[in-house]
Amino acid sequence: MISAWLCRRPIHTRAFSAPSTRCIKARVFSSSRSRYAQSTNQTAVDETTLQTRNIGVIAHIDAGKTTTTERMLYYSGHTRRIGDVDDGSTVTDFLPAERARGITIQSAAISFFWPPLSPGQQQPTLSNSLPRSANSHLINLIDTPGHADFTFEVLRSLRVLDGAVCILDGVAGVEAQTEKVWMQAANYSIPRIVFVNKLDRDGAAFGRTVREIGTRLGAWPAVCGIPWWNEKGRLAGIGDVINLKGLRYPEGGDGKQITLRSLDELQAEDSTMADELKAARTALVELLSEHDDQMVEKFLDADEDHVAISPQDITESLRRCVLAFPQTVAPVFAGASFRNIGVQPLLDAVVDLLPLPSERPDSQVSIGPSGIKGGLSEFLSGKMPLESSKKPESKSKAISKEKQSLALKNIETCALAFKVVADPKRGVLVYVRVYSGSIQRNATLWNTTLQNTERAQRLWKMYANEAVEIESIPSGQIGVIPGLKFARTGDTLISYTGANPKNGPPAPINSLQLKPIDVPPPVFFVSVEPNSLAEEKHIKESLDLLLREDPSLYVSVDEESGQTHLAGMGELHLEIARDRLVGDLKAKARIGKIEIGYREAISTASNSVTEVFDREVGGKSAKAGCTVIVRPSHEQQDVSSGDTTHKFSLHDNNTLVVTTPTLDGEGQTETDNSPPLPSTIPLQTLLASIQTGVSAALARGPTHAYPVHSTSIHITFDTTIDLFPNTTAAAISSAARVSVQRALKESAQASETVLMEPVMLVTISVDTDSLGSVVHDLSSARGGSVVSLGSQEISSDNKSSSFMIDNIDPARIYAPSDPFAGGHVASSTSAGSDMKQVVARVPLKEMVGYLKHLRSLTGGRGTFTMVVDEFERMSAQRQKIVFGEMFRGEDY
Ligand SMILES: Nc1nc2c(ncn2[C@@H]2O[C@H](COP(=O)(O)OP(=O)(O)OP(=O)(O)O)[C@@H](O)[C@H]2O)c(=O)[nH]1
Repeated sequence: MISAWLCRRPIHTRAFSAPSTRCIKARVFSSSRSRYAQSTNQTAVDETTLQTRNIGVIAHIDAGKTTTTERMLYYSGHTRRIGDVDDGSTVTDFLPAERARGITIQSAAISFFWPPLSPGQQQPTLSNSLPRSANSHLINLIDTPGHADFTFEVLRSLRVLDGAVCILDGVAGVEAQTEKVWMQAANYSIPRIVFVNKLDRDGAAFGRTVREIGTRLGAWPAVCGIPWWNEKGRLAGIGDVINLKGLRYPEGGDGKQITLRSLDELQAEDSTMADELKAARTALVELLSEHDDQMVEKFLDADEDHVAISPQDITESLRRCVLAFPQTVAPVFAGASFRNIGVQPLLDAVVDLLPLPSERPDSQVSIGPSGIKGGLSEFLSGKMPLESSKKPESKSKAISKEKQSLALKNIETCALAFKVVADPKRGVLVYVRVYSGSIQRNATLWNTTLQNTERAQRLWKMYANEAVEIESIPSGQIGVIPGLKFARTGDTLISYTGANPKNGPPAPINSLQLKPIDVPPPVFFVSVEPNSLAEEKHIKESLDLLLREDPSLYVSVDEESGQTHLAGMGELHLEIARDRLVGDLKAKARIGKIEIGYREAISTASNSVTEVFDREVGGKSAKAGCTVIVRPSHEQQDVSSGDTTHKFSLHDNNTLVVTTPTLDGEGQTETDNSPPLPSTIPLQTLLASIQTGVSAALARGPTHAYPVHSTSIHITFDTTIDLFPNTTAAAISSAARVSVQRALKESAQASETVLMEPVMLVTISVDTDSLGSVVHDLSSARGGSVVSLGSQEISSDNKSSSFMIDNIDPARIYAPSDPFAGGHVASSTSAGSDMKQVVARVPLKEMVGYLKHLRSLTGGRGTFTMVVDEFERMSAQRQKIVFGEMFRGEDY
């Protein structure tokens, strides 16, 4: 028996059985790998990024993400004992709510080295003949939540990842949420490695799961690790297909002591396993040859012997395929992290197969009021136009080419705040990913979303919940800025040489934004009421903090009732927010029951409504006016010629059109004799104030007090009649609010508003036996309509199937046979086979508490995910039923 991975070894050489002493010194970033730097899309590649992987762990809930992450931390030497999800001692699930529920809620960003650093030993010289995993790399890992309510957390993490490990439960196979996160990762073109976990459990079916990767995820499984079953059909180790070795893990061990078997040794000990390993190697080489010409050459050089190709050649070819075809080729590894089996080969694969930060496509950015889009590198190199090719917003604003390139040179850093966490001990922590340049300690950062400046007085690297002080966060790295007062999740931060802290960089650079994440509409809400007046301030601050952390939460204050509503994407989402608010942030508030967030839509256009707001604001008189018409969004609207229109898409399918005299960015009139805007209210400020006022008015519908949906608002701001000597931005905002409120009321008086309900697109995975009862329940009891009935019927002999995605023929997928399927030893359970997928549209109201019902219909095996499909107008009959139940307190 040898101690593997305690010390690095090139696994494909004899050195593995006589471990090399060439371990890694504390600092590993001095080596140069110029050939990778050549492919970079960033202006300057820090050496550090060459040995960094920013990866995430994605999966269906309970697949074992946190358990696997804990093993990664243990083997990397970051923890001395293995944390356990079930007794709440994990490093990554560190929020009390996470530990109490045993689930991951907030993505935890952790950094560690793989292979582990061994201080005092010589750093090996990098060589192209050794795998990358022979040298220590910094892994920035983000453990993401699996529950559908936290999809936004997953998206936010995906946004900053360069690669992902997708963990599958080897018993359940590919589950509904796995498909969802897999597709979301595909949308960001993120290369993925699959880890089939829980192979120690009864009913584990590696072969079936591998076939499902092809048929349900639409990727060719490149099987790199296969389970090594013992004579009782239990998982005893792993077959390493790349290195052609058997890895035997002693039962009950911590996974560090592994016995290695060469192919010959394996042949003598377990010929079935040896034959399977050769079959897997053959399949891997064939698959790679289909996508990589260099592999075809290697195959020919090896006299067409699949086994003779070197592990290094296989790894390099696999890497090329994963990077070039992230949607098509998915390396697959096997293990059981709870039993400490198979995690180190997975870590090697992260280093060997997933991309460097600089190997990722250029990050998408937008700039200027018209949102010109392009790549960050393109923008920084001056190749992206800074002004729309259409009519320029302002003739005076055109920047000369020279000025532009000078301005671009002054951009020192561009980073994304991808996560904000209010830590009870350390205060607010802002997690950032740097995309260009580097953030230095004490840097002045301009927030391009909030248009304000903050100083990064300290910088940290987080090792789960331990912080290490650092001097800078270079490009491609993830780090933490503690103590920022304003930055929110999703904000872009830039540092700019010579910028005035108050005004920031010059326009339009001051509006540069890394592509934001679309936030889905909230469908549940709770009321939040302070226990006493004295608590109001603290509650407001706490809600502000929650919103900084999680932009998928919404807070609105009902002006008439004075009640505050907190809205979110799911029941669990709001439960957790409530726990954070009351438990962690100690807000003394009464939180109402969770209710469905219906919407309200007008059915007829209002007349033109003109309001003049004329009141004291903050002790000073302020006056402004505007004219409004509201219409159902499908109705056309005319805009008078000669003026300029500014169009905005608002939440809930609402649109806003603002008509002004033709003004330049500074608020000067260009074409007619209308008075200009005062210098205190440039055009951007005018438009932002109107938008704020309109959004506040739309938060409460005129009849039922639900937010307004599918409505088009047209505001005319005429500087001749709406502007006064004492007009302020706040007065404009108030004028817009009251005029829209009045227009909505007038429309509702003329014709009743309609209630709209969220209708969900539900994807359910069930076994064939339960299919009939699930479909019947959906369509009769829940008023849903079935959109599709997909079959993932895979025969266990791998020969035939009725199902094909993206030209993946299941018969061509290599997958070893599973013990219960007759390959090794029969098992009593065969959970997971013959799963079907039902997609249906169902009103959210009918889906409340569905999981429990589904479990009872399917003997505990059914799973589902849902997303908002759309808000649908309710018939008068349905409206009556819903209100009736609400009145009797039966609504959720
Ligand atoms: N038998 C067995 N159980 C496992 C294995 N891996 C994880 N588990 C168990 O599965 C359950 C879920 O594991 P987690 O690691 O919390 O799963 P997760 O994917 O992080 O879950 P969420 O964070 O809630 O999405 C726990 O009870 C683990 O002990 C495994 O390899 N074998």
